[in-house]
Amino acid sequence: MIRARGLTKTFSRRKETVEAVKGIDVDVAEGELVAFLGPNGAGKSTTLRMLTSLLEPTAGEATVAGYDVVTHPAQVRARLGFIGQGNGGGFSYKVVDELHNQGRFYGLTPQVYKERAADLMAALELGSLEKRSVQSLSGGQRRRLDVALGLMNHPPLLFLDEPTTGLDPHSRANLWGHITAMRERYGMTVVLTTHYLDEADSMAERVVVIDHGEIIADAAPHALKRRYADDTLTLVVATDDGAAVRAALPDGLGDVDLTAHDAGLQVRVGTAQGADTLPAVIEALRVAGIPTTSASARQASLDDVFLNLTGRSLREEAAA
Ligand SMILES: Nc1ncnc2c1ncn2[C@@H]1O[C@H](COP(=O)(O)OP(=O)(O)OP(=O)(O)O)[C@@H](O)[C@H]1O
Repeated sequence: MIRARGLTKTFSRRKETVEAVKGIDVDVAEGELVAFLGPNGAGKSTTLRMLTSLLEPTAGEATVAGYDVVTHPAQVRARLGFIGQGNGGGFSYKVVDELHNQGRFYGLTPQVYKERAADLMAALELGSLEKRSVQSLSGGQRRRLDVALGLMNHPPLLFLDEPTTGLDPHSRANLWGHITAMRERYGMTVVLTTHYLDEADSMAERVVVIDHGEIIADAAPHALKRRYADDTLTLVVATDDGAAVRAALPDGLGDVDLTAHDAGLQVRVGTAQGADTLPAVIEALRVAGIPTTSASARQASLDDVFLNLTGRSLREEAAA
């Protein structure tokens, strides 16, 4: 559905040059749900704008839905829905008029656009709001309208630029429910950008991590975590004998860090074997005569992945 090679965008403003996207290669197959994850300014929006033919690449090439984005922008645009940051709704228009206008824009007949608008308003829980003006909608309702607008031409490919930014957790979950349902209903390929780690982790089948205009990792969330980050086991054991603890732990468990604790020692292990090895670790210590007084396991997160790849925490950057 998407094939990009060496896609590059350099912005030049006065004497300043910004290499926003530095030659990325990416393929997206039909039906995939892919999230571009990265901090502010990483180049996510610029990539999306090139793939949607809104911005001409400085170098490289991209084919989207079978058409070159530079030589056939109209064909590309006819096959995709794009929901950008902020929203394009005319503020004083009614919800239903916005959708009808969008249908006209795509050259649909009145019968078709009215049917689609009614269908999408029902599916996205906008039916009771159809006569409301866009400016009177809440943030979550407005984003649902944006999704409806993006789907009026029944695109095989939907791009969403930070669809949930600024929404509260309930509205985010609600919007995701709708995006997932729309995807199942229309069998769309979905490409989105986000800087919410938990969202990329739980919703995307594939995460493309982008930093400083380059793709630094590209895989399913669980595969990224397995490859680039360890789960952490933390135990407190009732002994001061660090050598005995190390000897008792299963071979190849991972890096062990011991610190003094009121009750004995605190044992921290970064393990590639997974958080679910904790019971076996406690049992191995028990067999060696070392009682465990407390234990916890923490699964690696996509933030650990980002931290290990870049030395920076995406969570802290997003909060900054
Ligand atoms: N029109 C422009 N002119 C000059 N620089 C630009 C322009 N558009 C983007 N940039 C710069 O390109 C870089 C990448 O920006 P981009 O918007 O693609 O990042 P992003 O990953 O989408 O970030 P965000 O999460 O904040 O939207 C940034 O340094 C940005 O300032």
